[in-house]
Amino acid sequence: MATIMDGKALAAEIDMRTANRIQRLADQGITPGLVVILVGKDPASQIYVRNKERRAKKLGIHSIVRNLPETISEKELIKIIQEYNEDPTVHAILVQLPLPEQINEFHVTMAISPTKDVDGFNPFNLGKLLINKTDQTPIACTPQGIMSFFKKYQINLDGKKAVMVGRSTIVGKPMAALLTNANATVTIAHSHTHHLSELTREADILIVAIGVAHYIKAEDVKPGAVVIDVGMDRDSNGKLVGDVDFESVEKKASYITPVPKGVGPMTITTLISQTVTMAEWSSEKNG
Ligand SMILES: Nc1nc2c(c(=O)[nH]1)N[C@@H](CN(C=O)c1ccc(C(=O)N[C@@H](CCC(=O)O)C(=O)O)cc1)CN2
Repeated sequence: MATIMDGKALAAEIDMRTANRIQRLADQGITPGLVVILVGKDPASQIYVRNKERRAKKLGIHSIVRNLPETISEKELIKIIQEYNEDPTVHAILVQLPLPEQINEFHVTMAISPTKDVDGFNPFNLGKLLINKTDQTPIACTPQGIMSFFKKYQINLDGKKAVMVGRSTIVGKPMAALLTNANATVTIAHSHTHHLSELTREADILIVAIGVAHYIKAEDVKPGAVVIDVGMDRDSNGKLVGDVDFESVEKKASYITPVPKGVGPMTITTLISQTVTMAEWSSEKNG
């Protein structure tokens, strides 16, 4: 049976370290500031934003949630972002995704100052990640949270075959870059990949973010593989499940993340920790 990588426990451990760092900043008169912008009323996004705010406030971060109407124009949204870019009390800005149709996600991520882009989605920060120049570079929170699992469970990536199923900007692409930078041999697979199972069966490290409930079954997994499930799906009973068929795969893998309480909590913990890191960078810069 695989070791279950407990995201809730690891998140609590990291939050404790983050609380100490926040205290050290408070001693210098600095309170990390995070702005989360939510456009519209997508129910899942509302839950994620509420959880982000709760965790930020609990740890002593100055957290602002801006709820904007579904109908807001791209121009108006970008103007609001620019105001926060100029606000010295704000160290980190996040625009919750997905956005309504009239708003171009690329324009929005471009509008967030790279020094406040806590999601690491601005092309400048993504580019730095790609060329492995990550000094003072925010990195996408879900992939960075997954790297924390590897560190905690002492999973060596060097020379390992890693397969990333999914090519989104939020998870797949930055995750593939992080794995490459850690010297893994990385394949990105996606919905157009032929014979996906032939690839996944070769993977020492299998990360799945494809958005289909229980897509990966035991027969798609190499014995002893490390399996990371980024899925957030609903089964036919409306229960929250992942992209991996946990019940069968846990009998074959060496390590596995559950859904819920796996990758999800680590995304929020990484967001909070990265907000603090950005406040630390800003204080170093301002002497
Ligand atoms: N701007 C961003 N938008 C989105 C991101 C992101 O990283 N930046 N990621 C996802 C959603 N997301 C964070 O925003 C997120 C998803 C899930 C969880 C989580 O803790 N899930 C729980 C279960 C929650 C439930 O019961 O529904 C778990 O897995 O235990 C946190 C954050 C898309 N948008």
